[in-house]
Parts: sequence; structure tokens; C-alpha cells
Amino acid sequence: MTKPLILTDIEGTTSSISFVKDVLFPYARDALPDFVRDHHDDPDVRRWLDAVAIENGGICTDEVIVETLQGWIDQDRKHTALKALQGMIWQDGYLSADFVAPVYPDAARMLKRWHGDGHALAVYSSGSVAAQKLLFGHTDAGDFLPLFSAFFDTEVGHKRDAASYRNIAQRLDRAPGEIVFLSDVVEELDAAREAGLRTVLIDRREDYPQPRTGEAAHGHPRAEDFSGVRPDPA
Ligand SMILES: CSCCC(=O)C(=O)COP(=O)(O)O
Ligand SMILES: [Mg+2]
Repeated sequence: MTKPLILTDIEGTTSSISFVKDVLFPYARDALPDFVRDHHDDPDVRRWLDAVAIENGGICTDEVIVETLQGWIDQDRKHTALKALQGMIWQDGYLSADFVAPVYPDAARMLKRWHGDGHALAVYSSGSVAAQKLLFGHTDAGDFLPLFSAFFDTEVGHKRDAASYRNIAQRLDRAPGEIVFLSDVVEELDAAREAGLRTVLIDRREDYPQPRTGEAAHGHPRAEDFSGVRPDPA
């Protein structure tokens, strides 16, 4: 029988919210003005800057685009254009070793174990696929890229929409019930469950000081770290 595929979120699930909010976001925020100045004619950058301008009502100067993007970072908007540009900026940070990505030790251990046991592993994050690959290629526990067979970002749809999870199941050529989605965000798990995926709420004390039990867990199985996740049906 095919083993369930494990689909994991990143922020608040494999890695701390604080790494994303206190390290990655400020790095991108500070680097944005120079990055836009230096790359605004590069077609791979321009398409995303134009997407920001369109959302802003039309033609904008680079300064306005930068301010808009910095505002979106402050609001933690999961806009695909912002996420694509952040990924490009973080590349410099990883390659010049300004930071490495912390992965929770339980997540590192269980991802390796599940992979060794024959579970396929995939990622679904609001961060761009490029950013996901940078993160898992530069962790404090080594290179995790070989463990994953697929990566999904908001180009498949937003994480709170059930259609995104149907889309992912189709792309993975799996029945939705053969996929276990791990996330710290109950609204994402609700959407995944609506699409027929199995779900586990990752409820880490480091990220969520107040446990989300009972009604707060919306009926999703809950684990305080990856060692409490049971991917195989009982
Ligand atoms: C790929 S690392 C950066 C993560 C990020 O930008 C983000 O918004 C986190 O979203 P997630 O869906 O992983 O909670
Ligand atoms: Mg998350």
C-alpha cells in the first residue's frame, strides 16, 4: 500500500515564526530599495514589480513600489509578487551566509525518519518555491532538499482555499485522503480538510504560548511537535 504523503508548512511548523518575522522579513525590508534599483529592468523582477503597480492602481515609481512592498511586509501580506521578490533577496542572505535557516530538531529528525520509512515529503508555504528551496538547502541541520519530492507556493492558490489543496493532490497524483497536511494555522487546516486531506495542527509552545486545544483546534488532530504526528492511518 502507498504510504501517505506528508505535506508540510514552514513558518510555525518546521521552523520558528520568529526566524521568519525577525530575521527574514527585516532582511528583505532593508534590502528592497537597493534590490529594486539594481534589478528593475531584469524581466524576472519587472513582472513582479508590475504586478505590485497594477494592484496599486497602475503606473508607479520604483519608490512607491518599494514603499508598497515594505508596507505589505509589515502587514505580513502573503501576496505572490512580494513572496517572489523576497525569495530573490533572501538568496543573497543565504549565499553570503548572513543567516542559516533554523529547523526545529524534532522536525529535522522526523522528516528524515519519515523519508527513510518511505513517505514522500512535500512543502506548501506562502514563501515562494525558490525561497523554500533556499531555506531547506541552508538549514542549521544541513541540506534537507533531497528529502522533498515537491514544493508548492501560492501560485497553486492561497493556503486558506480548499481548491489549492485539490490542485496540489492532482499535481501529486494522489487521492486527497493519502495526504497528511501539517500546519500551525487552523484556517489552512480547515481548507485542507474540506478538500479531503488528513490534517495535523502543529501547536508549538515556542510559537504559540497559549495551547490551542478543544474548540481552538477546530477538531484537527493536534501535536506539540513532529514526534506526536502519526502519518500512518491507525
Ligand atoms: C519559505 S520561507 C519564508 C516563509 C514566508 O515568507 C511566509 O510567509 C511563511 O509562510 P508559511 O506559509 O510557511 O507559514
Ligand atoms: Mg505556518
